Amino acid sequence: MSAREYDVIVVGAGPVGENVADRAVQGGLSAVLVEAELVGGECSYWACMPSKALLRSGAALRAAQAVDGAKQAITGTLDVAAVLARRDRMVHDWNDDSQVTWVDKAGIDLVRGHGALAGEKRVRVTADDGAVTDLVARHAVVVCTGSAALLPDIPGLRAIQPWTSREATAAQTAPESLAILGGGVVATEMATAYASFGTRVTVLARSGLLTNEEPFAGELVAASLRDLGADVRTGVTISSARRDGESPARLELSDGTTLEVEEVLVATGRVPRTGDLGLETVGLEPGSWLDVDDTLLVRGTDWLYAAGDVNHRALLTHQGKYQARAAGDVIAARANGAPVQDAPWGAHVATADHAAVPQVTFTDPEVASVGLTAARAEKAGIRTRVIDYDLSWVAGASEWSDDYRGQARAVVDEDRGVLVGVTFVGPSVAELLHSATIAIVGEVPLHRLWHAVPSYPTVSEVWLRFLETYGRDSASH
Ligand SMILES: Cc1cc2nc3c(=O)[nH]c(=O)nc-3n(C[C@H](O)[C@H](O)[C@H](O)COP(=O)(O)OP(=O)(O)OC[C@H]3O[C@@H](n4cnc5c(N)ncnc54)[C@H](O)[C@@H]3O)c2cc1C
Ligand SMILES: NC(=O)c1ccc[n+]([C@@H]2O[C@H](COP(=O)([O-])OP(=O)(O)OC[C@H]3O[C@@H](n4cnc5c(N)ncnc54)[C@H](O)[C@@H]3O)[C@@H](O)[C@H]2O)c1
Repeated sequence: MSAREYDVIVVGAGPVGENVADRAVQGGLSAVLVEAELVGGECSYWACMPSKALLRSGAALRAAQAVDGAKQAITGTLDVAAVLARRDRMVHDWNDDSQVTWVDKAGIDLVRGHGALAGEKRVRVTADDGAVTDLVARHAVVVCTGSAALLPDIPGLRAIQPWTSREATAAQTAPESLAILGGGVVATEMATAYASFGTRVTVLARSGLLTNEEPFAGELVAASLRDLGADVRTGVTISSARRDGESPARLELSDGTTLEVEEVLVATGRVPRTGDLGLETVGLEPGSWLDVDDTLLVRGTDWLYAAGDVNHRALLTHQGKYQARAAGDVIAARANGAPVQDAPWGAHVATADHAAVPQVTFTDPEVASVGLTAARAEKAGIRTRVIDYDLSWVAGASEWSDDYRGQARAVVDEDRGVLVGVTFVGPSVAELLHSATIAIVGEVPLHRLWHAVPSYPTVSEVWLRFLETYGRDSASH
C-alpha cells in the first residue's frame, strides 16, 4: 500500500498537537494528526480540566465560608458525588467527539492509532485492530506526544498498583485514606482536592512543598493543607510498599514509621512519551526528551520538530500551545520560502520559555508565578532587589475575605530597572498573574509602571504597594 502524503504530520493530538496542525493549515499547508487515545490529550481528560474541576467546588465553598453574611447561609458540606459528576461533564465523559468535530472543521485530517517514526519524514500508524497506515511528510513531522507519570524505583511500589495523576483525576469515589508521594504541583493540588472531599490525606514530600517556587509559597500551602486536615510530612519518602489482596497498602517510610492507606498517589514528576516512537530509526535515543532550538526544531535535523511536554522546556498546556503556534508558523514559513523571524521575541521562536513562563498552582491559597524566583535570578548573575509585600494589607483583600492570607514578591533587575519575576500567593490570585506576565515580557520600566494605576479596592493594588516599597527617585528631590 502506498503512503499517504501530507505537508506536515503531527504525532499526538493533545492541546499542543492540535495547535501545531491548526497553524500549519492556516499557513496554507496540509496536515494530519495521529492520535492513539483521545483527541484533546492528557490535559482535557486526565490533567488540567478534571483536576481543576475537582478543586473548584471546594474553593468556592471556602471562599463563601470566609465572608461573614455568606458563611451563615452554608449549612452543609461539599457534595462529593456532585463534584465528581461536574468533573465528568467537564471531561465530556471521556468522549472526544466535540474535539474531533473541531479538527474536522479546521481542515485537519485525523488518523487514529499509535504513530512511530519509520525513518526520515515517515510515520507508521498502527490502529487498535492492527491496521497499518503509512504517512509521509513533504516538509515536517512534529512530535507532540506529551509526557506520562514517572514511577520511582521503590521496592513493591508497582505491585501495589498506585494511582498516578490519571487515576487521581478520573476517580469515581473518594478513598477513605490517601498517601501522596511528592511535594510538587500534582501532589499539592490533589492533596487539596481530596482533603476537601474528607479523605484522610498524608503528603510525603522528600523536600518541601512546591520547591520550584518562592519559599513562602510552599509554607503557606502546607499550612492551609494542615488546616484542611491533611498530614503534611517533609523530609520523608517511601522505602517499600506492600498490599495483600484487597487490604490497605502498607508503606514503610524512610523515617522508620509505617503507614496504612486505601490508595497511594505517586506524583513524582513526568517521563517523555518517546519510548515507542521509532526514534532509533532517525538516530535518536528512545525514551529521551527531545532537545529543540527556539523554533522547536529537534537539534541535528531540518525536518523533525517537537513541541509541548515532550521537549521538556515547560510542562504546561499554555506554554506548549505557545510553542505550537511558533512551530506551526515557522514550518509554514520555511515551506513557503517566506522570511523566518527567529531573532529573540520574533514570531517564530518560543523566547518566553526562557524569560517568562507563567504558572498557577490551584491550591488554596493559589500560587501564581512568572519569571525568575529571587534565588534563580541571583544564580543567573542578575543584580536583584527583592520586594516583599503582605497581600492581606491591601484594601481589596480585606473586602474579599474576613481572613485573607497571602504574600507577594517582585524581583527587580536593578541594572535594567525592570521586573524579572513575580509571585502571588493567596485566594484567587490566578487572575492577577497576567498583569505580571505582561510587565515582564514587555520589559516595562518601573518608572512607567507608576502610570499603570490599579483600581481601588482590588487586590491588584499590590502593584502600587510594590512600587511604593521599592521607592520613587523623585520623592527624595
Ligand atoms: C494532574 C495534572 C494537572 C495539570 N494541570 C495543568 C494546568 O492546570 N494547567 C497547565 O497549563 N498544565 C497542567 N498540566 C500539564 C499539562 O497537562 C501538560 O503540559 C499538557 O497536557 C501537555 O500537552 P501536550 O499536547 O504536550 O501533551 P498531552 O496532553 O499529553 O497530549 C499528547 C497526546 O499524544 C498522544 N500520543 C502519545 N504518544 C503517541 C503516539 N506514539 N502516537 C499517537 N498518539 C500519541 C496521547 O495519547 C495524547 O493524546 C497538568 C498535568 C497533570 C498531570
Ligand atoms: N496547575 C498546573 O499548572 C499544573 C498542575 C499539575 C501539573 N502540572 C505540571 O505537570 C508537571 C508534573 O507535575 P508533578 O507534580 O508530577 O511534578 P513536579 O516536578 O512538580 O514535582 C515532583 C515532586 O516529586 C518529588 N520526587 C521526585 N522524585 C521522587 C522520588 N523518587 N521520591 C520521592 N519524591 C520524589 C519532587 O521532590 C517533587 O516534590 C509539572 O511540571 C507541572 O508543571 C501543572
